[in-house]
Amino acid sequence: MLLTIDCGNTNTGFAIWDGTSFLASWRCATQHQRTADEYYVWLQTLMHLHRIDVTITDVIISSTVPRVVLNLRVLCDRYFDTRPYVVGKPDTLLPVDVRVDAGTQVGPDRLVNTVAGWDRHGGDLILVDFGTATTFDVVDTDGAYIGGVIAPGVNLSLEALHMAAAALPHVDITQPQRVIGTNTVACMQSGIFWGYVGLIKETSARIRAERGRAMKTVATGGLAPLFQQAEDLFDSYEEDLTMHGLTVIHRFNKENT
Ligand SMILES: Nc1ncnc2c1ncn2[C@@H]1O[C@H](COP(=O)(O)OP(=O)(O)OP(=O)(O)O)[C@@H](O)[C@H]1O
Ligand SMILES: CC(C)(CO)[C@@H](O)C(=O)NCCC(=O)O
Ligand SMILES: [K+]
Repeated sequence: MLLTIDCGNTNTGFAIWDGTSFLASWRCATQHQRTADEYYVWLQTLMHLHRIDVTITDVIISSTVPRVVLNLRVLCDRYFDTRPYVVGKPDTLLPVDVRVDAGTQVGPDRLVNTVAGWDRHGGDLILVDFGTATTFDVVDTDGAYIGGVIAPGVNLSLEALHMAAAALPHVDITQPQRVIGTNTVACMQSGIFWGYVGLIKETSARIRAERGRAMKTVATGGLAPLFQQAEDLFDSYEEDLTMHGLTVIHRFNKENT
């Protein structure tokens, strides 16, 4: 049984893949201090609660936070008696090319999304991931990752307003009924919500123009549906895009190494 681990800067997702479907998935806050023993107790408890009685034999990790990988490796070694595949490490192969400036370290989550998008849709894609950052990953006709866009994440932008301006409170993101806010919270929600709708539209349109071709847009990340309900911004929304990519990379490495 495969355990897929997706460490973002804010949250870490764990999922169990039986070769056909995900049996379960869980999330915790990303903390590099968390030990292998803590991960294991937490995972065991959740597996028991969900009556998932399986043996983990394989693990694949994508981590945008290098420091957390150490304890996840210890988890794999001590409790699952396996060496994990770590996306971005030289001994983990990718089924797609990466064509960026020499010396650039592409975020592993973006590479994983690229593989997932290529597997599900073929090439010429724009993948939009609403995480700590809002990223656009551009996928070439042959599935290669050829670059993209990194913008501040939605929650990060809201947090930054609150942190930097004494009179601005902490607010949650929702779709405002009106653009013109008549109180502070409504003004902030409008700025973030319609600002991001604009960011998504403009960035996607400019990527398409620069590429000079039709491209499918696939969105992932918890906040994508909120924007999609306001306007038709994406061709599809795939909550499990990154986890799916991890299963594809795992299979590719099993078959080719
Ligand atoms: N209406 C909402 N208002 C605020 N946050 C929301 C709302 N709906 C979903 N979210 C949040 O969106 C986030 C989506 O999770 P996702 O895995 O896409 O990104 P993340 O975990 O925050 O970032 P990263 O992967 O970089 O760690 C979650 O933190 C979830 O709580
Ligand atoms: C942009 C983030 C933070 C998004 O999770 C991550 O992919 C990352 O740390 N990337 C490294 C830089 C790059 O992708 O070009
Ligand atoms: K993510």
